[in-house]
Amino acid sequence: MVDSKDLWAGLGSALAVIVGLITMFLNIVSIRLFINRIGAFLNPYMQITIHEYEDDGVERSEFFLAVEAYLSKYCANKVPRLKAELSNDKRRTHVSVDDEQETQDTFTDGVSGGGGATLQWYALTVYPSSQVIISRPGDEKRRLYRVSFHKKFRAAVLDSYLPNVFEKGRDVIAKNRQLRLYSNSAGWNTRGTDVMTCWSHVVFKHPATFDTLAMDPKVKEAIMDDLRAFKEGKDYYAKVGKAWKRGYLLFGPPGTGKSTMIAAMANFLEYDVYDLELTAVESNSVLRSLFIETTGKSIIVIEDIDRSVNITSTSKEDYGAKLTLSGMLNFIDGLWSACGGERIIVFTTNNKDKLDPALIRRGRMDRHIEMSYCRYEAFKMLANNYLHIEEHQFFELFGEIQQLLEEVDMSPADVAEHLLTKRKDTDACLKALVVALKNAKDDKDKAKAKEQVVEIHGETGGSPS
Ligand SMILES: Nc1ncnc2c1ncn2[C@@H]1O[C@H](COP(=O)(O)OP(=O)(O)OP(=O)(O)O)[C@@H](O)[C@H]1O
Ligand SMILES: [Mg+2]
Repeated sequence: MVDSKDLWAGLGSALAVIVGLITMFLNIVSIRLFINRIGAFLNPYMQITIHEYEDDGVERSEFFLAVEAYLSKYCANKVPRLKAELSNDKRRTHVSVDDEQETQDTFTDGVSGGGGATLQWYALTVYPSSQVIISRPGDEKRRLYRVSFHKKFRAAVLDSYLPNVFEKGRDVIAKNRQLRLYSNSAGWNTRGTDVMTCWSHVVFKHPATFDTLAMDPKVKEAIMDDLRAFKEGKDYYAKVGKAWKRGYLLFGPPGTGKSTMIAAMANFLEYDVYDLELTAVESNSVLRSLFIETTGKSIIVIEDIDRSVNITSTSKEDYGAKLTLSGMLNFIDGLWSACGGERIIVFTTNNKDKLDPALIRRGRMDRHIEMSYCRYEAFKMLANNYLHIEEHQFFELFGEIQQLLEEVDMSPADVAEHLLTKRKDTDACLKALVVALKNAKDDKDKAKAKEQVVEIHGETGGSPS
């Protein structure tokens, strides 16, 4: 039997050993910390690491992607090894700085005392230790960027350089990405019930540009200037305290290029398009949710606003219950400020006069653009686009067409149709157009004569057709 004295003595010495080990461990740790501190104190450089994934390990870090884009654009020419990958949609190649590569960058903004600061960027890949269980594809390695710089630039790097890298990187991403066309037509959720509040998207690939848009060149130039000023106007809008948005009302008869103009705007600005189908929006609150889901650098389009929804000032103002004029007006101005900005909203209509003036007053719809019937200037552009011909090559036919276009209202869509029908035979195309214009002119003359007869004989009403 063990003596209780011996037992206590044994326990005591065991405790002493444990305490001794703990003390030794703590000493080692504190020595390490101490050495690290000395090392850090003596090392004039510091590092910042940007990891590929957010803390949740699922979402890729926006900052990482911006750094990647920034380095690819501004520093890739300095590294000997690049990496090429296919984009998510497998349609484009995407080049970035390869793993274990090092590159330099310099900057002057915020650096005191003149001269610039030089920074060293490293692209690294870390592999988890073999004990870690890999549960998700992509977990087997993680990429990171590390930037190293002199400690004296700490404030300038944090306050000026890195925000600038983020901003520029995002611009590069925006430039490289494919434009999207979103629409809110009814979708279905997993329970099979109708979902009206979501956007679905496809790649936006419309060939229209301002070069191919046939309209008065001066008006076109003014619109392009306006869009340019808007895109570059971030500081201006912030300075004057206005939400960074702009409204355009495109009005004109069918086939005059309103939808084509929206596509040209999107391609010009490199903005996504949100095609808002108002007939699928049942209430103000749904409209609000849809709007909040839109992203910056986008054009929100409501086509045929007069026909989409019967919204007039007299609509019942039942907020959230149904779509009302006040809901629409909130949508256009009140909500903008809550959503970050850089959005353009475009309404199109064939009947401007039918719209409630409150909806389209300046400030809401900043610019009213009339898309009109095809006149000579627009025709010359269409002839050049479709047939690659100039005025001097078909002088006589052009002259005849010019005169007829002054007298007859024909939409650019109809003119384009005639230029397309006999594409291989330019002469035949132009002659077919002359015939069509003459027929339209005859019809117009006949209608006018009929009107005069009605006036002279004092008849009222039209035919009962
Ligand atoms: N101004 C134009 N310049 C170049 N092409 C045009 C122009 N207007 C119309 N078109 C041609 O006609 C077709 C129809 O034009 P678009 O759909 O833009 O007309 P719209 O004004 O939107 O008509 P709607 O009022 O019926 O919606 C286009 O595909 C385009 O090829
Ligand atoms: Mg249209």
